[in-house]
Amino acid sequence: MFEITLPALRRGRSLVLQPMELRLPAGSLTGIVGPNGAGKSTLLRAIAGLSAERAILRREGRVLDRSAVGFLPQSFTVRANLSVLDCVLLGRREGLGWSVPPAMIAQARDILACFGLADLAARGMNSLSGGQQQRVLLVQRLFRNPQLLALDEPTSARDLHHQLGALAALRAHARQSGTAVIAALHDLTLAARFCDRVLVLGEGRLICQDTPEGALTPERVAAHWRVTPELLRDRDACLVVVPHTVE
Ligand SMILES: Nc1ncnc2c1ncn2[C@@H]1O[C@H](COP(=O)(O)OP(=O)(O)OP(=O)(O)O)[C@@H](O)[C@H]1O
Repeated sequence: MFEITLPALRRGRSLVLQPMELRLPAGSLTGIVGPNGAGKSTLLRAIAGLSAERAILRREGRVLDRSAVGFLPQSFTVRANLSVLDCVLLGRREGLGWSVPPAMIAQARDILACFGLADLAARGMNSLSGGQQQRVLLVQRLFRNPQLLALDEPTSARDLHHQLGALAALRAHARQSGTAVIAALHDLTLAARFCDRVLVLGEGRLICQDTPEGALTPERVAAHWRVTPELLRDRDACLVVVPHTVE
């Protein structure tokens, strides 16, 4: 179990996030959901050690170093025109020397294949679409083998097929590697379907951390997203959140 203790986070004169304690099971996928401005990005950046106020991360009570955490921001710019394979290998740059061990190249190819990117391995990053770049950068972060991985809207640039594929592969990777993955998501149905736990943020407060069914109640969705929700079950009995506009 990972425990994250966050102090109050201020931006300018505003209190953007109240102090909070999060618990993330190892090998699980946790979704952070909340309306625009709720504080999802601020929270993830603090977990990644990118804000002035430091979050304290513990695993089974032992304080973790920042190097244990991976982070994928909401927006990114790809500057160097590396190949996709080289970009993934850079995820383990501390272990790279003048030559790259063949076993490491094989592992990079394997993880690209797991995420449906094997065909792009030789392509230059600058020749890819935004959604393809986002997929490669996620694989690069996973290749680093972080103990905890914070992802800010990792499916925002993807089509429907790749949203489903990414979340299914992320959940499988978390279970197999023991990594605790925490991801900001806007689609409540996707969060309910793929996440083991859901954190609801509202106006800088942690409203709850629970199972998807426990977190995404009609009252809560109505109060924080300001829509009238219809909660259904799909053919796999997963929760589907259909929003109806409030007049
Ligand atoms: N540098 C900053 N200066 C002042 N206010 C900021 C700054 N960064 C964020 N905020 C404010 O903090 C609040 C939380 O922002 P944050 O980006 O964390 O929200 P979010 O939940 O990720 O939103 P979105 O869903 O739109 O990405 C917002 O009200 C935002 O205006």
